Amino acid sequence: MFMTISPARPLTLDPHSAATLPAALLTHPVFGRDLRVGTRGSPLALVQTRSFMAQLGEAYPFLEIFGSIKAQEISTRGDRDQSRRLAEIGGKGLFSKEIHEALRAGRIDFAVHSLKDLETFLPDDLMLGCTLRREDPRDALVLRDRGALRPGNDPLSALRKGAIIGCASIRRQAQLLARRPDLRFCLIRGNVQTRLNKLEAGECDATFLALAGLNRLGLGDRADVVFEPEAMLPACGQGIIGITLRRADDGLRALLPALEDRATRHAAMAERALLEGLDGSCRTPIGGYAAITGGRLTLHGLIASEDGSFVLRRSLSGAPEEGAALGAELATQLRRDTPRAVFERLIGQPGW
Ligand SMILES: NCc1[nH]cc(CCC(=O)O)c1CC(=O)O
Repeated sequence: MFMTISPARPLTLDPHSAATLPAALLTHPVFGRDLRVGTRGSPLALVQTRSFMAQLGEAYPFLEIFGSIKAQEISTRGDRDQSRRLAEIGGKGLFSKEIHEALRAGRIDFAVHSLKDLETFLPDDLMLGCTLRREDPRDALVLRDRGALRPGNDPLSALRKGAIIGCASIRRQAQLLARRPDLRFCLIRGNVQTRLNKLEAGECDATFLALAGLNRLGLGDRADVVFEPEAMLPACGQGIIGITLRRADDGLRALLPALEDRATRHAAMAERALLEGLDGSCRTPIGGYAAITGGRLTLHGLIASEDGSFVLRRSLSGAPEEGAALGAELATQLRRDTPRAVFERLIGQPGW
């Protein structure tokens, strides 16, 4: 099919002399194309995009030798509106709408997303082309006063009574309140560094961040307490980078399987099917996390009320390839086991 050239080989080719190039390369559908990779402009988004570009360039050196791969920053509504919770701004595709418009218009060829920010239903002419290997999916607590850390089994023991948690996620808030109803919350949004700055400035006592984001930014040592999924179920897709592209672009689509991490793909399919099945808006605290151990995929799901007074957890296991079916089934179980009155309040729509 497609040529992958070992790193040493391109050096023996003269890029100006087509005659010395293998025919398979010359007829490759993306030979000589200048590829644009769309991304949000936050430092984390740019690190993620560079990682994708590096993996693409490594798998297909000819792309950079006979063409180019460049990043294209695109600002989204989610980036511009920093004063409200995502749950309040509402709407799907808050971090991807403008990027997907650029993709459809051909201004970019790939788009790089944090999968947890990517809506479950993509426009028909676009698709999720691949998922890169997952970073650590866990949530982490960053404390203003590291001295408050006490050894012990309760990860929340570092938080004094009535501590103020800077947090924009109703999923994290609900799970925390379920265990510590005394905690108070203030809204801090913005990129990871902005949040850390606000913490240092004293706007709150602690903040929750995805460990994946901290690690990718080289800030992993700022994580004071890391929560196992049993203690804090991550968001569906947390820690996963997903690449979208035009469905009709066969040449580019064919490049992506080489970058795909299969275990990550299976987990992503399970978690996204769960989210889709729950049909939650970002106003509903929902968690979902799948992991493969011993050849079996186990999917954990959670639905809660914002104040933590209701938290329901369920898990299912099956073959990794059946992730999507497991996700749909787990969604059905969570729906079924959520009291109707609670559900109508959560989702704001009857018919569950
Ligand atoms: N909603 C913001 C967002 N989207 C992805 C990440 C982190 C990276 C990831 O989960 O892959 C973050 C920041 C955070 O939640 O701390």
